Amino acid sequence: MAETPVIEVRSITKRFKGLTAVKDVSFSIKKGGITGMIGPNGAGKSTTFNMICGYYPPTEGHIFYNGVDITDKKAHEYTNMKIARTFQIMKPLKNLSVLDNVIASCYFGHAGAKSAKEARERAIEILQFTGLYEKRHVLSKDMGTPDQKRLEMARALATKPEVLFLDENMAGLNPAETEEAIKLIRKINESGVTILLIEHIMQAVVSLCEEVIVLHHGEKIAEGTPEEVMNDPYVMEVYLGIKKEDEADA
Ligand SMILES: Nc1ncnc2c1ncn2[C@@H]1O[C@H](COP(=O)(O)OP(=O)(O)OP(=O)(O)O)[C@@H](O)[C@H]1O
Repeated sequence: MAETPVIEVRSITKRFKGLTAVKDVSFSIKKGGITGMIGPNGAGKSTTFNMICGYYPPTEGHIFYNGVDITDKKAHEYTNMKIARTFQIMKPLKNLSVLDNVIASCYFGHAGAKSAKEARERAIEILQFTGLYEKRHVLSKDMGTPDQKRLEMARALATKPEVLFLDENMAGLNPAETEEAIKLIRKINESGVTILLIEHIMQAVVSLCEEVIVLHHGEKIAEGTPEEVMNDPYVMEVYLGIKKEDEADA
């Protein structure tokens, strides 16, 4: 019998008044893998993500976590369920040091620290893991984008998640910084964390993901390995702007 997926999304739809942002989308996420979600601007990626993360309920449909219906769970209940997320617009505690930011997160979730000593020790471990240890005394507001993105991941990891949702974690990074981010995401996954990421940077999606879901105008138009979806004629047309006949003409 097939293993129960960590996350299963069944026919979710989200309507904002007259606008259908996501329409009848279904997919599942395998335990231990890295799944990517791609699509042009306005395709419905963030809306789908926000529904899976409990930020708003689907208008229709259901979301299951390890086989249990979590459709009605709220975002604040997620860390207790071993699910963490990062935000496209980063949300560090700006006037706190990197270390204190991570210490604060160590108190949340199913494994919330029971003492200041435990929180500090765990935070230091995570800073070493994420490569931020040398910058532990820097105020988070004084760091550049790559380190702020790294801090987002460190804060999420402080809650000891089983599943991590990454929302455009590589936006604004140069190619070298992107490579570093890819390495860190792979390392997090190898430590046993299942990952779902929204990403515009194809290099990252191809390099990291075993499965890719493609959205367009709120609908799922393809899913499969990066190679399969990149070679899907509809994906090439709507997402990459390449038509098969253009290729033939070239
Ligand atoms: N809270 C909201 N109220 C009304 N409309 C919304 C809301 N959130 C998203 N939308 C609309 O839903 C559609 C899908 O938006 P969404 O942000 O999910 O797309 P996206 O694929 O994440 O785009 P991007 O890559 O630009 O972040 C868009 O037309 C957007 O304007």
